[in-house]
Amino acid sequence: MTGFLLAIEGGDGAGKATTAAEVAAQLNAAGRTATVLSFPRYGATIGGHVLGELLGSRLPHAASPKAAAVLYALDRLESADAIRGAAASHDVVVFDRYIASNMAYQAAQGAADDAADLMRWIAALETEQFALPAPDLSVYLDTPVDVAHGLILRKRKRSYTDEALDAYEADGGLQVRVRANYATMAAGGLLGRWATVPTISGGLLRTPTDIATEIVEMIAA
Ligand SMILES: Nc1ncnc2c1ncn2[C@@H]1O[C@H](COP(=O)(O)OP(=O)(O)OP(=O)(O)O)[C@@H](O)[C@H]1O
Ligand SMILES: Cc1cn([C@H]2C[C@H](O)[C@@H](COP(=O)(O)O)O2)c(=O)[nH]c1=O
Repeated sequence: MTGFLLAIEGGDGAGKATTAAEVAAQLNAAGRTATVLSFPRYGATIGGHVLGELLGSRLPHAASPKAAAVLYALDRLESADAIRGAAASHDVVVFDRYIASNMAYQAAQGAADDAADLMRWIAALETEQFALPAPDLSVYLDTPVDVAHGLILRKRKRSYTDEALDAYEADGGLQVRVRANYATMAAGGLLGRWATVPTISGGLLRTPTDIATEIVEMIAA
């Protein structure tokens, strides 16, 4: 496995899919091969299918944050060949969400005092027990919750729900706790190297091109 593993992270509607696609496009245009893998892989794995049913509220809430974390990790375990294959055949693999999403979201579901332990438990589950590769760089897209909410409403219909907001997106308190967990991970270097990229400048949303250019510059040549 040789490719650089770049994870684009952030709350719901932060602009991750848009940024991941633009980063890959800029890298490809510059002559470096890049591909995007998005998690959850709703249509590709058993874990992804079950997660779509949960987020679409067609199944009851997962029994506990650890139970939900195992499902998200299972989606990646089932994707291990796809991850390794992409890394073997590209210079850069851009993840639209990766292991840190599990840490940020599931640690935001339980008691605040348990968050740090739960984040470490999930990192160990995915990188040690499931032997998934850690990212070389995780980029936290820092988009305020109110801006992100507006961007979610602009999204096209999703494969797993007919609702404008899925179960996690509809929970404003969860989104605030998720932001705090990302800030903790980025400050503490949990899971490896982090960079925080603000998506707002001078009160306005930066263009996807501008955001992606900043990220591409962080990847060593
Ligand atoms: N920098 C930007 N400027 C203008 N529009 C943007 C920008 N980033 C994202 N958008 C738009 O906002 C919407 C949500 O963006 P996107 O799907 O990339 O977010 P996301 O973080 O991947 O969302 P989710 O967490 O729900 O999967 C899309 O309609 C997209 O076109
Ligand atoms: C990969 C992953 C995702 N989540 C959460 C974050 C989102 O609210 C939903 C679905 O993601 P999408 O980008 O809106 O499709 O799932 C998580 O808790 N753990 C993960 O590993």
